[in-house]
Amino acid sequence: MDSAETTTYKSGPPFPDDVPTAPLLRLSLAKLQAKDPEEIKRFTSACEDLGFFYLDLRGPGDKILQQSSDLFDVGKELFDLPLEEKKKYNFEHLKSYLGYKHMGASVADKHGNLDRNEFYNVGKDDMFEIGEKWPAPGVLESRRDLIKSFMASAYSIVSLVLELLNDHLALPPGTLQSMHRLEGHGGDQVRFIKAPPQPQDDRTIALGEHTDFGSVTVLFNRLGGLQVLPPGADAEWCYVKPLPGHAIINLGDAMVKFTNGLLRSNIHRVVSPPGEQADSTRYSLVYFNRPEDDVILRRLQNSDRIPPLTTGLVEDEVTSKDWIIRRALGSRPALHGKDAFDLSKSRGTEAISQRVN
Ligand SMILES: O=C(O)CCC(=O)C(=O)O
Ligand SMILES: [Fe+2]
Repeated sequence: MDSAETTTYKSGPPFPDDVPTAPLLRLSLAKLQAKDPEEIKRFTSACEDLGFFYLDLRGPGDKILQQSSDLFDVGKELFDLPLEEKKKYNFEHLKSYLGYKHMGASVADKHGNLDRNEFYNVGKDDMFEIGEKWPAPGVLESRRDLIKSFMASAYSIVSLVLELLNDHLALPPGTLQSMHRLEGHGGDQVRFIKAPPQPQDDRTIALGEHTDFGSVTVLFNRLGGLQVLPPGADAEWCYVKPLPGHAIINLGDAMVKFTNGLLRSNIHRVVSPPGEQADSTRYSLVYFNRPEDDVILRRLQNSDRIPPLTTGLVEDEVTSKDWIIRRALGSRPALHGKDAFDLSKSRGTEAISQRVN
């Protein structure tokens, strides 16, 4: 068992023990790297059943733990900038989801409520100087090396996940990896998130329910608030308790498309942190890995393990790039007016995720 200090954060209010929590498996990076057969079995069931797991990074992942902690500090400094300054880095009018999104810029639920968090998205291609260089505030410009090395560390976790899934699916060696090259042009990004405490009498959704758009997400949380919806018709939202020394890993839409639903991209959302944590500002840090821009999101050939398509079904020819832009910007009223309130227009694989039929 883990010692007490690894089950809760030392500073700040505790995560309450009387709220429903999600049964995420706790996997070990060291064991997965060593290709421990039992751990790989647990990994594959986590990817097929819940699509979410904890990854214990202590030991081989000490570097990314330190980098993520340094980036939490950068995130605080970044969001402390005046709103007018941050708004200079909103590039949605250029059809880019990179840069700043202010609070309330997207539709969070079917009732038309708006989100309650700020984002700042930093592109991998920008940091690795293989894509457009976007203007950025000094706090980010001066930390490019840190952001880049965090991206490289997160990518190395992603590439282990891709390798293990490639093996599990018995795809020709390197199939998934070749669609997600660090040096390829793609939509991988870091996201800084800030959600301030919500008013006591009006605590609700900060980030609307969604599946992630890409392949593998590496998430660092300190406060509760993230919730997942387990599969099944009667499923109820459960909190994901943040664990020090661990990242939360989840799969996105691309993995569902590639495997015709064998792998699971779980629906999740962020609400006001539970219990005493509700009065604290919630920061989180994410690395999103996505297929390269030109990859078509459809069932992969060359695997006997991937279920066949329903007879007669012809899949759309959507590229990864178009899929992500539609999903990331589709719910922004400033861009799409009343269409942004029709969440079916920005939806991904949510219907499959529920596994109701
Ligand atoms: O802040 C979190 O814990 C989750 C954020 C998230 O789901 C996202 O940005 O896609
Ligand atoms: Fe997400």
